Amino acid sequence: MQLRFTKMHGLGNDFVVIDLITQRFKLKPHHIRKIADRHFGIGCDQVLAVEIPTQPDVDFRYRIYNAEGSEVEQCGNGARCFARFVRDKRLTGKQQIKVETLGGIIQLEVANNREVRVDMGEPQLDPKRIPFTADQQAADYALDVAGEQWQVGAVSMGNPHVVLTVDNVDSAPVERLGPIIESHPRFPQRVNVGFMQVVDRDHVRLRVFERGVGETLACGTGACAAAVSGVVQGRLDDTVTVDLPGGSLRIHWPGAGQPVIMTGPATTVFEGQIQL
Ligand SMILES: N[C@H](CCC[C@H](N)C(=O)O)C(=O)O
Repeated sequence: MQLRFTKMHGLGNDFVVIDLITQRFKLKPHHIRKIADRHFGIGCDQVLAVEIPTQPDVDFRYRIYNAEGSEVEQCGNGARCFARFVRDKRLTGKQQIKVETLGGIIQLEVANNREVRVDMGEPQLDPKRIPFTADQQAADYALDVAGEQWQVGAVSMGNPHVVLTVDNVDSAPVERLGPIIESHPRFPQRVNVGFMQVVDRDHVRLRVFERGVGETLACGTGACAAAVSGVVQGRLDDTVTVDLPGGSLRIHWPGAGQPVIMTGPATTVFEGQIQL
C-alpha cells in the first residue's frame, strides 16, 4: 500500500508522521523499521501515528514507535509535531487539543508564534510506576554501572527515564554508558538515559541516549525528566531552560501533584509517499 507521510522534527529529533484517520493501515514492527531506516527507508528516530481516539472527550489517539519497532508510551518532541501536523492537515481547527497516548492523556496548545505548549501530565516518581527496582522512592539512587557507582534520578513521564549528573555534557560518557544503562536489569522495561549538566538553577545542558534509538539531538520527555529530577534534588527552580544538542526547550514544573509543561518548536521538513 502507498502511504502518505510528513517528515518533521522537534529540535532535530526527527519523525515520520502518518495520518491513519484518512488512510487505513496497520503498522507492524517491520514496517516501522523500514520507514525509520536511514538508508533503505525514509529515516527517523520515531514514527508517529495519528488515529481516532478510543476514549471519550479526547480529540485524537497518538501512537509512538521507536526506530527499532517498539511501541512506547510517550514522546515529548513528537507531541509538539503532532499538534502542528493535525492543524496543518486541517484534521482539527482547535487551538487546545486533547490526545490519548499509551502513557496517558496530554494537552497540546499551538501558540500564535508557532511554538507548541504541551501539558505532559504529572511525572511519576514511585519506582514501581517508572518502573525501577528500588527499596523506596528517593531523590536519587545509587546505581552500579559496569563497576562504576553513579547517583542517579529516576522519573517516568509515561516513559521511563534515568538522569545522571555530569560536570560537562560535551565529555559525558554517552556512547560508553548509554547502551549499558538502557538495558540495566533494574529497569525491567529498559530506560532512556539522560546526562545532565547543571549550569544554574534555571538552566541545564542535556544529552539523551534514547531507549530503542540511541543518542538523539533532543528528547522532550528527557528534558522534562531532567528538570523534575533536578527540582526534586533541590538543585533547580520550577522553570528551567534545557539546552540540548538540537536546541532549547522551556520546562515548567511547580512540584509534586502538578503537571510538567514543555514549550518548544515543531518543524515540517517535507511530504512524501512510501510503499509498504
Ligand atoms: N525513546 C523514547 C520515546 C521517544 C521519546 C523522545 N523522542 C521525546 O521527545 O520524548 C522511549 O523509548 O521512551
